[in-house]
Amino acid sequence: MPRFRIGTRGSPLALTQANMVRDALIAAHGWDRETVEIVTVRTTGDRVQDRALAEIGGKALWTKELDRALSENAIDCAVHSMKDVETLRPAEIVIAAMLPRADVRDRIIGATSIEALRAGAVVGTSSPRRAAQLKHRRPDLSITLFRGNVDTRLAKLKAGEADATLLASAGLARLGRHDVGTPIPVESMLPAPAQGAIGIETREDDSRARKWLAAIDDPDTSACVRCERALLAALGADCHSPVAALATITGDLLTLSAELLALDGSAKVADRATGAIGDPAMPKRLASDLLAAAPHAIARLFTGR
Ligand SMILES: NCc1[nH]cc(CCC(=O)O)c1CC(=O)O
Repeated sequence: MPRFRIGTRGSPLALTQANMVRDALIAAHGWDRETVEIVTVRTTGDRVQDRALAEIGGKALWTKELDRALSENAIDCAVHSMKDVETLRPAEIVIAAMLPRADVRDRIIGATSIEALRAGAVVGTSSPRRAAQLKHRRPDLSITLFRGNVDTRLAKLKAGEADATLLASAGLARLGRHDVGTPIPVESMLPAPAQGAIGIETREDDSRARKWLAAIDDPDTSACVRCERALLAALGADCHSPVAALATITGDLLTLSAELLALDGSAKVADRATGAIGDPAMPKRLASDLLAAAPHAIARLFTGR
């Protein structure tokens, strides 16, 4: 019986996700519960709570410390919300598996829909994508910065710091908050790339861990999320960019829908493309089509790769 160490951040959501991975491994391999250990690692993103993440300089906020723990062999795998994982990863680390994707939608809390918000309402969010999408639909709204974990944000809303907030359905559901807010259809608000997906990374050279993790991989989730991340990479965007994207599979085909926004919501370009599952050219093509169609206020946010 192996001893397998799962590295995770210490937030309630992260710990829940790590436990989902533990349960999936135990079920897939018939391991005893005690053989899988959960190791908590504190990240920069956990420490810095008072500024917008984009302001701190963005990348690797949630992954750096877990990457180090992996390379020092202090853990055997690391569990992430794929939405928070930058597209450029160290060569010695691989995404070995993704669990079946949860509900990809955002939920609105404090109103029953974006339209139902009163004129001039204040919405709390720290997501440039959500802020831009809201302002695009409702230029009368004002945005206030909401950071912290799910419970902190709900407490801020309750304290009257905003009229409404938006949170990912997946995170709320994993925390047992199925009853909070109303889902927004993806046709009204396209989610963040990789939203709702839990990924597990391991060392590239750890063939044993890779094999164990491959057994809990959901191939459709992996294909869709890899395609959404390929679009981000091709745009030169990261999880702080005002980009939404969602891939879906029908039969043998994968359709990728995406939109880029100006930060203030004053402009938006949207497009979609269809290709074979795993076709690396399709998301690149969609990225260049989007950039070609984008007005300056949008194009200047992206470097394109
Ligand atoms: N950036 C924070 C973050 N990262 C992943 C989730 C939710 C879970 C998921 O999308 O898989 C959240 C919270 C939120 O956006 O409401």
